[in-house]
Amino acid sequence: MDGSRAEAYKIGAMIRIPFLKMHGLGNDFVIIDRRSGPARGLVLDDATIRRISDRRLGVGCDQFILIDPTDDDPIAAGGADAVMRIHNADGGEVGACGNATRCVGALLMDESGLGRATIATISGLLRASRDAEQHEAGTVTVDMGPARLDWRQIPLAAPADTLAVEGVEVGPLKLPVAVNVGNPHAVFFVDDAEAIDLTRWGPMIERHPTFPERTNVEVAHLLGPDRLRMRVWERGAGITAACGTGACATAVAAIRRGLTGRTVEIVLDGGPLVITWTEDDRVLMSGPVATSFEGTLHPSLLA
Ligand SMILES: N[C@@H](CCC[C@H](N)C(=O)O)C(=O)O
Repeated sequence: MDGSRAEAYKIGAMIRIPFLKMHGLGNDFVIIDRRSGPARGLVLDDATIRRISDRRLGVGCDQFILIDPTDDDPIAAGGADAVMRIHNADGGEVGACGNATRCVGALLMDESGLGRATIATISGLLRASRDAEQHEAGTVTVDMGPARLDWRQIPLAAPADTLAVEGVEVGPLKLPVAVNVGNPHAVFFVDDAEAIDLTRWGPMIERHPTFPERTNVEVAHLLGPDRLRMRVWERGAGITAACGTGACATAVAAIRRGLTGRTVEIVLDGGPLVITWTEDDRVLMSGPVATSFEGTLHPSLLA
């Protein structure tokens, strides 16, 4: 047993570590709050996170979320209410998760009683907000920051036009729009997103050599004016019911291609998100948050 695993087990065997299970449109998370209480100081390696995230062995989730204190954390510089660290179900740490940002934003706003919260992530500070009407409806808006559109920012392996990336041709999918909203996305516009076999093509695009950090994969078609249907294959998690950053990337891609106006409804398997890409380059995402249950981790998951 390596050091961090032994430490996690020691803590977990003595004290049950509490977690919260939340979701945004069915994209679900195990959330552990390390700011205080039994989880403070808990160290978890990628293998442990993978085990907890496994739906057969552990609690099960698409993403594993840690809420950390801001004290002395360089990523919280500039002023944040908490730090959020995001891991995919495969254990790897990633830069963004739109649905989890709404969930953590709601938790922080519940705590403070205010209508806004600032969350530090490795990709930057994100601002969550809700007015009284949204509070009542259980929805939150997050400013996901600017859309990164240069090939180096995606990143791509070589210079390319991110509006139609040449050389990515897998089955029926080609010429994706590449967008980074804190994490990389390849958005394919197709005639019928329902007809695309994402289980087959998704993993091949996720690991295509064009994307050195791998990529999330979206397929989308227009449903009507400013309304798109989108399905997703998530890097490190596979098909999920919704992907907030995927919806942001798809909206930005559609706007860049001239398919829609600047506010777009994206209909995912789990339901709709509303995305606005402002003239001053902020990507705003609004949608629901929900808590499923609270629990404690069984010590065997930390062993
Ligand atoms: N479900 C998320 C995105 C999670 C991270 C993604 N799979 C990645 O690897 O970048 C969302 O709601 O944005």
